[in-house]
Amino acid sequence: MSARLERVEGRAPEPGPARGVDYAIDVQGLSKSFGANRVVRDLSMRVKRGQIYGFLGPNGSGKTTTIRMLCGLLTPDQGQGTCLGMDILTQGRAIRRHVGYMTQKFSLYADLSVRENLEFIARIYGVPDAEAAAADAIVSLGLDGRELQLAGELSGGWKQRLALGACILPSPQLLLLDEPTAGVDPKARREFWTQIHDLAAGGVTVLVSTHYMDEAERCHEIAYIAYGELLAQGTVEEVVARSALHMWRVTGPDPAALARELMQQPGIELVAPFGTSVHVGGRDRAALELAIARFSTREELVWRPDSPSLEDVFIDLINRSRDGLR
Ligand SMILES: Nc1ncnc2c1ncn2[C@@H]1O[C@H](COP(=O)(O)OP(=O)(O)OP(=O)(O)O)[C@@H](O)[C@H]1O
Repeated sequence: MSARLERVEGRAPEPGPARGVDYAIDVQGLSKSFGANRVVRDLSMRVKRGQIYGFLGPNGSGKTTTIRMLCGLLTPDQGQGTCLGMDILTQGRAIRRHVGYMTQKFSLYADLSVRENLEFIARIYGVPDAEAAAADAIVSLGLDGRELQLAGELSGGWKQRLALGACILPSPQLLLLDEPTAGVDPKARREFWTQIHDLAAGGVTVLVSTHYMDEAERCHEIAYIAYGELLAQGTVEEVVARSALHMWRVTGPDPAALARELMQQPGIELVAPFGTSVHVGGRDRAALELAIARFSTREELVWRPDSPSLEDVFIDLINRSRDGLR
């Protein structure tokens, strides 16, 4: 438990060229500090072309910094690699011509209409026939009926859809989406993700950072970063399977008090109340079952084996990573 997580729990990219696989992103050993603050540590990552790759991690873990290094907006202190086959250290400008980057901040003009914003972006990027391109984007993103509305008056979900429209106007090969659905309601998020899947089906690679577990599950592969270190990557199923977590669900009266009691037990590493039950887990199966056995005389409690969720796995990873840094 106290051992530092010293390796990525996933397929850490192997050095050297990968035969037969076309990677949109292929970087090795990226590190970045701001003053004394080491924000990204020895990060390696490969994203296949046409994939949707989820990038997860707590606030301040280095996701945005990594995204900015991938498109040459920030220079890493160490490491190298390619984005769309171009060198991230020397070809940032060329990379950005083929990348759509959606930042966390809405950066379109609030006092221009949907159509005006899209036509303006199309002209800036030299898209042939800007008016037609904007009209196409309006239809393909389902913005028709709203084209005359001011961008600043759109709801959060529609704003994000417009921002995505602006990103894809120049026909990028890679989309870097930094928490594109933060604060957006579930229906709008679902529609946004349908658009992302449509784009990927058309060959666009998407790297998307998110805090939402349901969105992680919609990605072809995910990576989890904490304290600047990549702790896990692979498909959701692979990441969960590698966690080696054993989980139980216990139902009974006063789950909050029960959760507090469970947290004190040796052998129990994860405790999370969910409605009327509590999710309980640990990596050492025997120690966990011994801890549970101590509750066997409590007839009001019903125990059932359970499977770890992606959230359980991430909480376990960050707990162990934090222990290692202490
Ligand atoms: N230009 C900068 N100068 C100094 N510190 C910075 C700069 N950019 C980021 N940081 C710091 O680097 C750390 C990582 O920030 P980053 O934005 O990469 O994290 P993040 O994982 O994207 O977080 P969030 O999920 O909150 O968006 C934070 O401590 C942040 O304050």
